[in-house]
Amino acid sequence: MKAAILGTGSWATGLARVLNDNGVEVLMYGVDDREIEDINVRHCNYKYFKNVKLEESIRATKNLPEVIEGASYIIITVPTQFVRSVLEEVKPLLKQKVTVINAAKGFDMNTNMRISDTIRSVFTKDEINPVVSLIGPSHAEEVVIRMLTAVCAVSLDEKTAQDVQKLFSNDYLRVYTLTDEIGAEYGAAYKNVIAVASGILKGLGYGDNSRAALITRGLVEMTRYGMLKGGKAETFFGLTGVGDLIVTCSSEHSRNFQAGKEIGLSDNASDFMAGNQKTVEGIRTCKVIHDDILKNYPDFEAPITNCVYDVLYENGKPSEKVKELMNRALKSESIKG
Ligand SMILES: NC(=O)C1=CN([C@@H]2O[C@H](COP(=O)(O)OP(=O)(O)OC[C@H]3O[C@@H](n4cnc5c(N)ncnc54)[C@H](OP(=O)(O)O)[C@@H]3O)[C@@H](O)[C@H]2O)C=CC1
Ligand SMILES: O=C(CO)COP(=O)(O)O
Repeated sequence: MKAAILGTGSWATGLARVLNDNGVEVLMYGVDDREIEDINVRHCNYKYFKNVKLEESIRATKNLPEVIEGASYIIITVPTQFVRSVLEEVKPLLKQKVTVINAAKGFDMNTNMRISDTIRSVFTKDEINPVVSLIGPSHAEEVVIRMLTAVCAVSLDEKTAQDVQKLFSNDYLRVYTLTDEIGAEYGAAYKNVIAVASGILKGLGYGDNSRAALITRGLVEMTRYGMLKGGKAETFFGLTGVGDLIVTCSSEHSRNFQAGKEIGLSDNASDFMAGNQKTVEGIRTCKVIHDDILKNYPDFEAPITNCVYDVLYENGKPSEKVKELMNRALKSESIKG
């Protein structure tokens, strides 16, 4: 059985190793010569993992037709801004029905769709099986060294979710199934915005109490928003919701957290925004959610997202925004707001 992995970055490499460990033939598709050469010749991916030796059977190439040829599964591990364009390149290459598995977290660059919707908009029902998202608290840095991790295979179709659950599960990766695609995908996207806020608090010098408050109130905010979009409340209390929120808000591995920390340290986002080269999905996700609320749900309160937006896009000073958040009108903790 063969899996095509789109991307040669950190999550692509983490999932390639999982599948390789599970006896699946993996071939990665990349655009970066250095990453491809590292994987094929030096059997590492030095840019992302300084001390991880990969198996020789994990291979990468720039040749997309070779990657897609004979693959039963196509795994999306490129940042969300590139998902649609890569899938459009894949489409004419398909010779057999495949299962497309999304592992990216955020929204389509041009349409702001959830990524499962993007996949369904690119392919016909005859070309692909029901879409699956593989999401949950899973830093690639830990998965690639086989640290115990649990995620969800999310699909509107339970059977396909179970198939993907079996494909990825092993003694260090435990996969649960879930059918609430909307709740899972909004949770996985929203948590990146809260993770930027968590990094900002860290950069400003705040501690554990502040982070616990942020995670808790961030969970309320993302649950209320996700339910507005059609997600189920219980999903936000699972791996794709609070699970991913905790890991991303608390870990130095998180690029969203790291971005926020840098912004908090300088009490300003402009230098970071001008120079950032890393994959920080929370930056665009924040704008998508902020603009959606402004346009479609003007009475909806999203104080954390609004503050992160002001810092990233309106030159707001993080230290001032924190004061603003703390000095809002006092209220009940109720999730209903
Ligand atoms: N890293 C993690 O722990 C996890 C990440 N995710 C999600 O996975 C997605 C990918 O993130 P991540 O792996 O971290 O990102 P990285 O920045 O580590 O890697 C992205 C990779 O995609 C490559 N790429 C960019 N454009 C294209 C293209 N058009 N075709 C093929 N490859 C391309 C990049 O190449 P180049 O180097 O040349 O830019 C790079 O190799 C994100 O949505 C993220 O939220 C989800 C769970 C865990
Ligand atoms: O989604 C992730 C872990 O679950 C990775 O988070 P970052 O993109 O912030 O590194």
